[in-house]
Amino acid sequence: MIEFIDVTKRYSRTDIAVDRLDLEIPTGEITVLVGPSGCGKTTTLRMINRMVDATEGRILLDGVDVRTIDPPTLRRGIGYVIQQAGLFPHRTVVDNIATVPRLLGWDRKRARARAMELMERVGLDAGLARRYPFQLSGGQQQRVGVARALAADPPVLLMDEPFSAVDPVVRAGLQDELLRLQAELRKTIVFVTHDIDEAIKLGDQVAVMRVGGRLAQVAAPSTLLSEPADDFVREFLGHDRGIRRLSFVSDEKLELRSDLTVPVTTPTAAVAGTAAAAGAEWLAVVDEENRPLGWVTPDDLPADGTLREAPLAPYGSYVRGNALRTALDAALLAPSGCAIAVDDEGRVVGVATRESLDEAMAAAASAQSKTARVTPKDAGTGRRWIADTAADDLGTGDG
Ligand SMILES: Nc1ncnc2c1ncn2[C@@H]1O[C@H](COP(=O)(O)OP(=O)(O)OP(=O)(O)O)[C@@H](O)[C@H]1O
Repeated sequence: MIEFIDVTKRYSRTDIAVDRLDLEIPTGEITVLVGPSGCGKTTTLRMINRMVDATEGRILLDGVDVRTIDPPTLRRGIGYVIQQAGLFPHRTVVDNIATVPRLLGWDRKRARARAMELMERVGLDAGLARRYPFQLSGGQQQRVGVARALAADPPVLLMDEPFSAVDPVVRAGLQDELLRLQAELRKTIVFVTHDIDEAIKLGDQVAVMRVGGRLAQVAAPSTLLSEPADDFVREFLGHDRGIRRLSFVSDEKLELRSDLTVPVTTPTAAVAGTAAAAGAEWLAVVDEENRPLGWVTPDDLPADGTLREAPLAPYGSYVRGNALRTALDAALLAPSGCAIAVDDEGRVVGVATRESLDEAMAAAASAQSKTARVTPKDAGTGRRWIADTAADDLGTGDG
């Protein structure tokens, strides 16, 4: 565990970067430091590996004051990843990754073998090993940066805005990859970002800092969203707070209807009858294997033929057994406002209507004022936490 005890950093007499910080960073978890520009996130991070020394207070690493450990020894156990990867431009990818093992005295062959193993781990093609950093995409460079930081297998990893220089799609991929890696490696990770969505996605706990280097709140993401400590945190979390919270609410209680699907082999003339029987404006068309194809409404259908020839409207699907948020996102893609629930094989298990989504969201909202307790769930997928509170409220909690 890393522990900040009443830590202050002043760069000058008047310039307080971090102000009396008390923070516990648990072993094997991801702690995210988030906050507006200049609030002291990077300074906090750098005090851990002594790139910056605290002015007052103590930082303990497994109970030992970091100031009693000389920086090179300290940094051997602490990987460091920065924005734009900070790779050595004149070294190949494999040699960049092998840097720390080589410094630790490993022979070239062993260090390179380790580097190749890590390339695979972080999702880099072995064919890139002989390239130079400038011959890689931004996302690939970040992966090299992560691999390099992991090369000596340090128990602690400090990551300073590591994904902020890449586009949102690549960034989401890197975040997923980090969560996948972390499920395997269980490092103690301290991650700095100014992006609240990134913080909520990655953090086991999130520390929100405000300008002046003050800690505003530290909590699990679901607690942060359900119980922001004050107006600053509430504002920082933004207006989408309610929607974000749904990432932590199970879809278990979301009711699905089984009478809103229609096989693609159905004659168009029969669709109006099926829709009327279901009391629905839209029906979800499925193929012979019960996979979704799109939505159809009886209006504007050709009189002859089957649904195979009919124009279908776009649909969104989500995998049953995930967060309510995934169902809501799926519903937003369809003109029907309904989400198609599928199993792991992509086969339709039912349809969540707008009404059932509304009900489930209202139930989640009423759980808002209760104390959120979180338990790990499904560590490998990146959607790891579910609020027991919300589940309790929906009558599905087990505790
Ligand atoms: N070497 C330095 N000398 C003097 N002041 C510094 C130094 N480094 C940082 N500061 C100041 O300390 C405060 C905190 O900076 P820090 O870089 O830790 O913030 P940050 O939250 O990481 O910001 P950003 O998100 O913009 O990177 C800022 O006011 C900054 O100007």
